[in-house]
Amino acid sequence: MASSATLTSTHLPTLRTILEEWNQKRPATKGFPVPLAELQKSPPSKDASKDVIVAFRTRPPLPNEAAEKFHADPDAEDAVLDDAGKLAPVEFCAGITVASAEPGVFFAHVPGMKWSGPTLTHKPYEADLAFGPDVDNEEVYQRTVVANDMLSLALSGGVGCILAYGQTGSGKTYTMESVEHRVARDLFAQARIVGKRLLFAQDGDHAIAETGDIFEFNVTFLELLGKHASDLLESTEEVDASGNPVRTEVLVREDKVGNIRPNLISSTVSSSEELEELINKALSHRRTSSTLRNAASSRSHALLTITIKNTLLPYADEGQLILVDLAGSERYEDSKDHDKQRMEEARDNNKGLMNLKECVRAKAKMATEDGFVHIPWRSNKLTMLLKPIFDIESRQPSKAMIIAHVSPHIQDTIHSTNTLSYAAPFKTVPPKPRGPSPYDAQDPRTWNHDKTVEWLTAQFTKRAMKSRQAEWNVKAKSAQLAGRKLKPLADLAPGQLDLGVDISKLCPPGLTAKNLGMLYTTQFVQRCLEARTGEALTQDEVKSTAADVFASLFYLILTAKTKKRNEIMKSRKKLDTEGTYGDAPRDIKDYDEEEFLEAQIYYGNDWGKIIIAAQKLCKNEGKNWTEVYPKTVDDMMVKFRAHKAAADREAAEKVEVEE
Ligand SMILES: Nc1ncnc2c1ncn2[C@@H]1O[C@H](COP(=O)(O)OP(=O)(O)OP(=O)(O)O)[C@@H](O)[C@H]1O
Repeated sequence: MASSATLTSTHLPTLRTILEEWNQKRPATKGFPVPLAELQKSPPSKDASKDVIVAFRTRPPLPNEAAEKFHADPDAEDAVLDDAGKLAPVEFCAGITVASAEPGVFFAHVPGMKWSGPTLTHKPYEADLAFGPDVDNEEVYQRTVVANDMLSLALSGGVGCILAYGQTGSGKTYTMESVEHRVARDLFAQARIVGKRLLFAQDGDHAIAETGDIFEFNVTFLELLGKHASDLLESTEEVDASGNPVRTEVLVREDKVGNIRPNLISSTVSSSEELEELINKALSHRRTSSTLRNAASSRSHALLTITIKNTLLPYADEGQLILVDLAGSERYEDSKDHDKQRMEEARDNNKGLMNLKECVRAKAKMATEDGFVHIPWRSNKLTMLLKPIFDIESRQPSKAMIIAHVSPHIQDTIHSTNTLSYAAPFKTVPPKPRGPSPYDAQDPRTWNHDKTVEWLTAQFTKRAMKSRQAEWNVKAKSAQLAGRKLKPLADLAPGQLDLGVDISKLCPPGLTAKNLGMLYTTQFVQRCLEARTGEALTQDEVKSTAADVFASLFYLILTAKTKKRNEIMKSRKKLDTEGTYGDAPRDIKDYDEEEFLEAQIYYGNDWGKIIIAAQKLCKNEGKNWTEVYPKTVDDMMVKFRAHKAAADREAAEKVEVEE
């Protein structure tokens, strides 16, 4: 498995000639069907309803990049010498060609070797959009975020997520920072348009209607380096012995109601300038860490989350925009010379990226087929943080966009094919429309306001009756001790019993059980205290009754969730994920997950190819796949272990020589 870097440094002139010949014969690149100016007049695009959108992007080569990054082989037969007879510096040679912008098609030029000499294979990869080196950041933003209506989605209570994926140095940060700044530029203007529309529809307060300021925006910025999460908005002067800034470790875990809310600094912003300032602050912290920690930014995931609350509909789901600059994807080959800590980070990052791949692919499949796929978002911190787009029980509309970045150089083609084949399978057709969940008396998440009020009233009535009875019992007992007899408790007409809590205040119009279920117990108790009526219940009694009622609601929601999940699992066919390479053989027990992942990274594209080839052979020869599959994996693992052992030996010898 010769690397493309070795092949290209040895045979670059020959490869360049082959590429030029191919270029002359290929059809002209197809541009975007709708020019940018027209698109800006009439967004969103026809595919705005897709759940997962894939875009490819490649950047221009940077000045002197090829000469500085790659080195020619002086012993190669076709090595180029300059006039002075010295080895000429390496010049740029394209590894990627854009065949079509929309639908997107990239050709990756993969160098190979035959007995007759070097070869180039031109592999096509498809996406929804493909951006070549001449497309600038504004156009990328317009054709991705704007054309797919991501801002409106978040402003209407949905979740929009944009992920930048790719090899280190391929341009992820360049794209994501530009998206972040443009979101800051446009979000508030867009919010005002939506706000004014809503206010006029509701005939609301005129003063606010003038400005349309009905949204509250909160911003968090998290960095995930290996397994460690920290807050990029936390300013710190403190540095450790190695000069690394010391930041508080942030816990990423699911709380009892199933939310993932890391304890981050959450800043409220109300203008483009304020959001821009926060973004700049977080990015400067990330850059400082990067300088101090040897390019830590390329090894860490950065997640900017903007949470949007509609103050006109305080109980509606909060919208979210999640912008993710993912860590650079590394192949095993590239990370094997790192120290232990870097190796671990690379392994954790790759695990996160692999898991992200499984989740996005499962989401794309769920959106287009009538089936059920388990989305393993709980398996990793990165995907846990992206729960809002992966939780199948959430009724919030969500959309994920992945922008896969590749280097323009032919020497990086092997990385590029890994990136493109990672992202290309996410491309989907538009999903079927989803309606609201049908009413289910046992599932509070489906109750409307009236049903919620009815249930709350019944709950508080039950408890008020009990407490009235208990009070009477005490009085009756003391009366009995005094030799008297107490009058039996009189029946009360409906509405006569003081529940201790004003239900219409606890649950004002618009609020449903689903909204209440999203509160923490303390928040629910607080609401009940605020809705307390007279002296029927003491403060402590309200507190304990409220906690009791909330526990009942929570229990009902949990039971309904479990039931629903089981129903989905039973009623829908399990979608066939065979043939999609890289799935961990959960039935193969001998390999631990880490080693297995390392092997997949080492094989890259070939992993999938070998499995698919074995599948075909198995079908043709009528063999049993459950036997052939483990054998195929075993063979690959044997080769991988041999390769690793040789690499370790080589590394040990190197250390000995250096010593
Ligand atoms: N489309 C582009 N046009 C011009 N320059 C670009 C483009 N994309 C990236 N660059 C430049 O390429 C270099 C590498 O880009 P960038 O830092 O964004 O890569 P990255 O994938 O985020 O790397 P890392 O994973 O190491 O953080 C930067 O100097 C950046 O300015």
